Amino acid sequence: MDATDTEQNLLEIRHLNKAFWKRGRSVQALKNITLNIRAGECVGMVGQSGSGKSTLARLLCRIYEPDEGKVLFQGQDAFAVKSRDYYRQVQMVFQDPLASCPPRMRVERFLLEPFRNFRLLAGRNPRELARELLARVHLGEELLPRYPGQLSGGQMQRVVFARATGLSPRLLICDEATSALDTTIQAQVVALLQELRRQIGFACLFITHDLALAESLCDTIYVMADGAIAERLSSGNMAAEAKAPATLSLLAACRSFSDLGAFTSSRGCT
Ligand SMILES: Nc1ncnc2c1ncn2[C@@H]1O[C@H](COP(=O)(O)OP(=O)(O)OP(=O)(O)O)[C@@H](O)[C@H]1O
Repeated sequence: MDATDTEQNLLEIRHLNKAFWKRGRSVQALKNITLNIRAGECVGMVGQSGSGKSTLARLLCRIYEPDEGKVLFQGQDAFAVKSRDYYRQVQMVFQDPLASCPPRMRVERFLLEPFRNFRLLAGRNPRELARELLARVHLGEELLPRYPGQLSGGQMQRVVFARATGLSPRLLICDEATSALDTTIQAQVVALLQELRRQIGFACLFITHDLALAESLCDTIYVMADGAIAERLSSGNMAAEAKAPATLSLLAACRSFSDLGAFTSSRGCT
């Protein structure tokens, strides 16, 4: 990553709207969402259940198309870029690692699949590459012949991170990627994500309902409420900036005093 990259917007989201039909009526899942993600930046998207976070993630993964608005990736319409080129640079990690991998696919094949799809295995020793990918997420080669169901949730999510970052994407979208893990394992996976970001330099959109987690990880945090951005906060300065009711109610739900330190105590969160 060069210095000019960090100045640029990698992703520009402009006035995105998306509605669904639900039980005979239209639900506006995204309302006029506008934000930027710079190269290498970690942006948090926080909000209560139903606020529209996953709809945004799915839209950025091109699972949905917007009703209105634009997404520019490296200055180009993200929905017009060939999907192959897009997924070479934008990768995703979802909440359930087991859902990411077919149950009868061994870890080795799962890890190497992107390299096969993009024909990047020529002249390489696949076993050696799979070992390297696992080592990057601090797992041993004994997992290579196993099926997903033979790994713990934390191990499997590490494997998913190894695969998603194997081709050095420019943007990683994490939708509640650590939410299904218990607290200790979650902390380890978050530390791993930070390590991978340092090594590879990708930008990250980290979607979570956990404000404390977002603060520990992200440079900038957007709080979503009812499909819209309620406010934008700078990590490290949230105490001074937080005003929106949606942010305050997320704080009220925070797990413990120590999670947000001075911030929570200044807000009287118990
Ligand atoms: N495929 C769909 N069909 C109909 N309605 C949908 C669909 N996907 C999302 N919605 C609705 O859009 C709104 C936003 O949902 P979304 O899943 O994006 O929220 P969220 O913040 O990710 O919630 P959670 O944290 O519970 O996943 C909700 O009212 C939801 O019911």
